[in-house]
Amino acid sequence: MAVEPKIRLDHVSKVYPGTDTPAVSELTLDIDPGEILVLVGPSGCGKSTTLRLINRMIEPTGGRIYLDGDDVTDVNPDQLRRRIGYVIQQIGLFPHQTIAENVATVPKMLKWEKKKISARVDELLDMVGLDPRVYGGRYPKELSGGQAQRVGVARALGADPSIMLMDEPFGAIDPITRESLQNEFLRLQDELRKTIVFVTHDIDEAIKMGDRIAILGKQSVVHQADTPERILAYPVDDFVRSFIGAGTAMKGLAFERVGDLDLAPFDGPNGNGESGAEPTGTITADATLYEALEEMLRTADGKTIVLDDSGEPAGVVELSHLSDALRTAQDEARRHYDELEAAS
Ligand SMILES: Nc1ncnc2c1ncn2[C@@H]1O[C@H](COP(=O)(O)OP(=O)(O)OP(=O)(O)O)[C@@H](O)[C@H]1O
Repeated sequence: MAVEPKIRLDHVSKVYPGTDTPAVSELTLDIDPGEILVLVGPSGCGKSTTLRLINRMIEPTGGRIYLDGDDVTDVNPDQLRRRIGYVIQQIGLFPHQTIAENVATVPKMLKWEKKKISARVDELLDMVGLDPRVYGGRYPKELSGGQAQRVGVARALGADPSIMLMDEPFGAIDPITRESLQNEFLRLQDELRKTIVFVTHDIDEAIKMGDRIAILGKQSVVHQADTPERILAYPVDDFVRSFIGAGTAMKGLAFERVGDLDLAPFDGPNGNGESGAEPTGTITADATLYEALEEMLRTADGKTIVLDDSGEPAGVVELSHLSDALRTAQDEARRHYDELEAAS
């Protein structure tokens, strides 16, 4: 039996006052419990508007919004927002409040006891990797961009909402800090299993963060909503193809691990008795096929040795493994879309 979606957008539209063209037009999308659904699309396609419609910072001009099966389109927005955490790019921390006070915002609104609030603030700061004794008493201007962004995440998690809306949360951060924030957030999500709608215009971030990605065109028209693997293997139209850009096949290799392949045998350092017949590069079995390709290119070999846990050669991965894996992914995706079409 299919799970009930956590969030259901049913033909949701938004026409801003004083404009003729809808910012979002008849958007229909289901978001499952515990998944990260990434909205990705060109600037101005209505991603932020869609997030703000979900927590009713703005009112839809058409359609219905359901949470856990309940129509919340007309529910009091204040009540709704307690169930929903919201993180934005420019964090919006209150400058004259300490970090602890900032993180306490929602629990205070909910009139929790002081002791409970203070314990929760410590727990949240710990959760996002900031020592509450060091950072709790600081003010926002005394933090780096990456630290401030972590505080933004901690604040949004304040009352343990089951839904998080994240609008380019790591957008204004340098690439290295950004990558570590993404990794930390994915680790946190492994424990918390929130339902997350995550906006970005960066397809690589979408591929990394998304359980599913919805690729939106103008007015939030959904061109394709699916797993990153399927979107990379089988873009459904030219818009998606051009949006995901160059290197699609290579990106698809990041989803499979070398250890899952049926490896070619390793014949010894100089297989067939000829010097240099065996590859020189090595990778471990938990490496992705993307990393295997990288190693083949680095060593200018068409294959590379796979080492087991004790560092001994377990076999050899060859270029043909990579093309086979891509073909299998494409075949699976094509079959999936054929079945969907046949069912419709
Ligand atoms: N308050 C507003 N009043 C009128 N039009 C608005 C308002 N907010 C957004 N828009 C318009 O709605 C459309 C969608 O904007 P939105 O910010 O949702 O897009 P986006 O996909 O998030 O863009 P970006 O990636 O650039 O942040 C744009 O054409 C924008 O100009």
